[in-house]
Amino acid sequence: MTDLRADDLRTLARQQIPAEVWDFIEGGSGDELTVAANTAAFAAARLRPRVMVDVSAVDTGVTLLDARLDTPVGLAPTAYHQLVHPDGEVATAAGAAKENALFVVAMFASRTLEDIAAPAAGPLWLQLYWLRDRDAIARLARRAAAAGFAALVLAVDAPRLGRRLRDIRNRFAVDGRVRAVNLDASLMAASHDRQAGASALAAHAAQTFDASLTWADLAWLRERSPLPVVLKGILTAEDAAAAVAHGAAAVIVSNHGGRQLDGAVATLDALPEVVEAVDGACPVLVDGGVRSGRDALIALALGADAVLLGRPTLWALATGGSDGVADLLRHVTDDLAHDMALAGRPSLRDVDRRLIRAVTNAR
Ligand SMILES: Cc1cc2nc3c(=O)[nH]c(=O)nc-3n(C[C@H](O)[C@H](O)[C@H](O)COP(=O)(O)O)c2cc1C
Ligand SMILES: CC(C)CC(=O)C(=O)O
Repeated sequence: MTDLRADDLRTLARQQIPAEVWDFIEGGSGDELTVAANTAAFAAARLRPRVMVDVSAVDTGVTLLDARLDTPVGLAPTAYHQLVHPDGEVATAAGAAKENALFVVAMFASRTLEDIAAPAAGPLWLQLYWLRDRDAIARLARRAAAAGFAALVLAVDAPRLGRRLRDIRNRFAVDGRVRAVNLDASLMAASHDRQAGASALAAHAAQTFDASLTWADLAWLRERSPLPVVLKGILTAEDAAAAVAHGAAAVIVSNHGGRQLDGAVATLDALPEVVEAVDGACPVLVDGGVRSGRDALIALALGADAVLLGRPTLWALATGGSDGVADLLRHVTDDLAHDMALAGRPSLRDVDRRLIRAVTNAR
């Protein structure tokens, strides 16, 4: 299992995941232009390796919001892990803990926050959507702190759900045996109701997501939890500067894996302007199309402090449970360390923009 690349996991996972669940995971919005752009941006970057540097020891360790991690590669929030493995997020958390890696748990996790936190040695962050039911958010924010989560991650790119044509064509609804157990069943009912709309997920989001979220609302969340608030879904310098001004503890450069605004900029292309605007005021993470240690190295060179894996997490969980998740993280981290050595960069401090030849913005 250890030698499997993310693409191999994808092939294996596809063979065992039911077709409509596969489409839910794999799909993006609209023409899936942004899904393709995310991976194309990594493939287009070229590296400037240095030689005659002592790389006999390579260190991938990083500190993020006061937590020491063995790897800058973590797991992005993805909903409903029990769709692909009976143990769901408990297995994912165990896999991440084995590698001392960050796991961002989704608001729509299919296991309780308390069960997920139990085996985890690595830091957990909890992702939230801005729901009209503000009490539900406040309750989760409190529970997350009590369960030992280290940060809240507000997804700010989802005033409504992107138009995911695969889910619409499949009339996709989440299997009733898999539930977002951290929220009241009544709040989540539409997600399971094939009559709710062509995509039950879109119908559910239309009912429950609050599209009125603005910067002014962040204070409300920060007052309700002692945990730092991270913003996920930042793609421009303007929003990065606003995030810092409104006290974001970190930002995640993300286009939601190409599942929200189709045609949105590839995350790797957005990263430099966000890093420049943040100017060291808080950590910058990035997700979208990261599939290898080389991809991680490129993002880190362009100023990211860490990268997150979305779809590969689900491929690994589906095919190998907690060991599969640990193997994925170890493989990508080993791959990163290997490329750091060959690039003459023994620690993440040495990984900077000079490592990248040129990144074109027009693609
Ligand atoms: C199946 C699936 C479910 C997702 N669920 C959530 C979610 O509940 N909350 C969220 O903020 N992002 C969600 N995302 C987006 C991921 O956090 C992440 O931004 C994206 O998957 C990264 O791109 P990648 O899949 O190319 O690695 C989801 C993505 C996928 C593929
Ligand atoms: C259940 C969904 C709203 C989660 C998801 O598919 C996403 O955020 O992309």
